[in-house]
Amino acid sequence: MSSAGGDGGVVSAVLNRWTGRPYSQTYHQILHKRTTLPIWKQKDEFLQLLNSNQTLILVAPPGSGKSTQIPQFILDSLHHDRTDQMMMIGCTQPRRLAAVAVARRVAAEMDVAVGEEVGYKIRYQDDSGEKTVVKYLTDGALVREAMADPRLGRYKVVVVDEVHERSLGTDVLLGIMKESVLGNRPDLKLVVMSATASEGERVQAYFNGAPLVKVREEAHPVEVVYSRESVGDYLGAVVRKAVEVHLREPPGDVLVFLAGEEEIEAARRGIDEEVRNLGGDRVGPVKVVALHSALPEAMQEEIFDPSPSPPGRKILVSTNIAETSLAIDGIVYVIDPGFDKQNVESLVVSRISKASAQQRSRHAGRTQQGKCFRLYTERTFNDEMPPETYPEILRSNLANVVLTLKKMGIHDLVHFGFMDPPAPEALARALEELNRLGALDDEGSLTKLGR
Ligand SMILES: Nc1ncnc2c1ncn2[C@@H]1O[C@H](COP(=O)(O)OP(=O)(O)OP(=O)(O)O)[C@@H](O)[C@H]1O
Repeated sequence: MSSAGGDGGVVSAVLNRWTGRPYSQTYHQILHKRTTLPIWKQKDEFLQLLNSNQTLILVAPPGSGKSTQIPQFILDSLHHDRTDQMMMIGCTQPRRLAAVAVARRVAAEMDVAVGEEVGYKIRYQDDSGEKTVVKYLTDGALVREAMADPRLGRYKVVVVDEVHERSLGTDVLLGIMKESVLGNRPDLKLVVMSATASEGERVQAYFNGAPLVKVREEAHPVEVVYSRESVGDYLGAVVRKAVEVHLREPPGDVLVFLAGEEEIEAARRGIDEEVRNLGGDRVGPVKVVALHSALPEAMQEEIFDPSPSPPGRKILVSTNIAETSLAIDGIVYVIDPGFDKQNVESLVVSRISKASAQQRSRHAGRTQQGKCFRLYTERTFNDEMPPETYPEILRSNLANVVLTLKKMGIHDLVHFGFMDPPAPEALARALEELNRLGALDDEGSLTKLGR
């Protein structure tokens, strides 16, 4: 790989390399903004290391440009010859919404249509095609592709993004890459990206000391304000705090974290109502924007709309997706009740980890000096919150994982090198269950039904 050519350079060619058409006005505007992202300063370092290593780890804080820029850096460094069999860069995301949102953004950055050179694939939707060279997909979608093609023959580079979330799909994918794909495909490269240094270093150890590039954080100080006593009704507290910030604090947008769709919609209504009761626009117009995976796509785009100018402000009420999967500009205040759902499908709400709380507060300091209001006490933070995110694989039913690995021809599951191996009892339970359902025979091989 060399970093010759490409349309992502600061000096861009007149014609779009992919469409052959002149670049649009928007393209140039976005390009200017892209080149100021922190990750651009380490582009050469990144590409040089990727050139000489099969696996590379990247640690970069949210908003530095990992998800949008890295696949484009790689693309620009490859010599694509249309007469060759085209090979793709695949970039995985734990969340469907993020896969779609990032694909759209990157298509706009490259001035191409979504589904053509830049596509995405999530569980029920495949918007990619023959021309696709950069494909964003959920980690689960790539695992399913690996079942059908264990060599991942369509890919030249696989980028596993948001690894710090330690989703089940990510852990299975990393296991498959390490134990099977990388050995069979010496020409395939793997880039693993994490927002936290601690997970980045764990992945580095897992991949036998692969080189790690750390993008320097350009953050402003964030003042963390704890509640003096613990709050019972955190939804009510969130609404009150959001309105209070709007009335009392200097300009800047607000990011509120809540655990799920219903809470988010309730908070949105609550904030709107309070602001109306206070006289609406007299206290400055407030645009409350919700962000959760059940929203129609058009509404998801609203989160990137410009904020009303001061004294107005935008209040974004989001699930954990805004913690590390989508970086939104202009946030100066963060309101964190300290809870999240255990996983997307789960109804159980539990305390987040300290690492998550720290990630959340960092959003307040991306644009300028900011403030994070934690709606719990400092004691709760110190005594009740676990230090790190607990990998999903250690709390999941493993039946699907077992089926996937068996389908790929991996039979010795007990010795399969997961980053955090699940307990042998959990594997045994999954094997028994699959046997009972008739998906595995008594020897542990896939039956027709299992396949
Ligand atoms: N849909 C969008 N509309 C406008 N700007 C966007 C959009 N998506 C990304 N950006 C801009 O690109 C920047 C980099 O986003 P990117 O997702 O690559 O960051 P990241 O380092 O991967 O963070 P994260 O892990 O949170 O996604 C953002 O800070 C934002 O300025």
